[in-house]
Amino acid sequence: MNILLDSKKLNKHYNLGKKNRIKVLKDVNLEVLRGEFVTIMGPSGSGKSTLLYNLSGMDQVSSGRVIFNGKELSSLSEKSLSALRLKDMGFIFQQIHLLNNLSIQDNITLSGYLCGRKNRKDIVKRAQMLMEMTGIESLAQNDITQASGGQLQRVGICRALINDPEIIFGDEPTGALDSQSSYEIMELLRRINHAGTTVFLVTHDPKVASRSDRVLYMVDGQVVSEKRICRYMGGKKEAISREKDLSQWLMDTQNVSLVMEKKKCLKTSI
Ligand SMILES: Nc1ncnc2c1ncn2[C@@H]1O[C@H](COP(=O)(O)OP(=O)(O)OP(=O)(O)O)[C@@H](O)[C@H]1O
Repeated sequence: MNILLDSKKLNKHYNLGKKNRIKVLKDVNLEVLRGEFVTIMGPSGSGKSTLLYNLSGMDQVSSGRVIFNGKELSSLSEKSLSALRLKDMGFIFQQIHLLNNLSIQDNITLSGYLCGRKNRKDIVKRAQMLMEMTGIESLAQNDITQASGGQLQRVGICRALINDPEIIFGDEPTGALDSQSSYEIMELLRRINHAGTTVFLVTHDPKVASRSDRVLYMVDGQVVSEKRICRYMGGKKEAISREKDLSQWLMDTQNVSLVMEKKKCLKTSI
């Protein structure tokens, strides 16, 4: 399996006034393989969403490189970057941001029309296939106000997949769902991943992370640890950790990060 996405010495800072610069990402190096399912965890404010925005070209890096499918994102014009995001990347968020005045089907097909890769008939056909796969085909002509949170998240997944992207980025896609809906959405994402789409998710939920191939843990703008759950054997994924191992690793990693935080607080208060 080859590398689909990688970052080299990725830094991101925000200037909050003349002498107030906050460093959110610090020299992040990571590689995501084609077909991999990666989740990223860490305390609130550690930089997970910022990392996702910078890896997907939704935000601009302050320094360092992000290479997607052999292209360095910062070398692309705004137009080429938008086209790449539309065609090769899909996005799902906790807040789904659907258009109120369009039906569920039209919300899904809209990005297909904007992309222009397929004709109208094929886009509708693909939307119908995706709605069937996600179990919302009976809602196609409904208004989005007539769907539950879990159903709307499925609409979001169909919309993200309409242009058959290389990768799906998700920022807490199950964050607002009950545990049953969250489980179903993860099952769906796993099926999509098994069919070949790479998935990169931010999550706070260890259950969600336990269903990925590899979990990264961020503290204070850096990836400090990672846990591999599956490995590749003869072109197939094989589980090498159990949920119990992941819980233990998470506890250890959280303890280490708490010690790091305490040391930092001590340093700044001296
Ligand atoms: N546009 C911005 N301007 C200034 N600071 C920002 C901006 N976006 C994020 N930050 C800061 O960057 C830090 C990391 O934010 P980020 O949202 O990436 O964290 P996170 O790990 O995803 O947190 P959470 O789990 O709570 O969503 C925070 O301190 C946040 O306040």
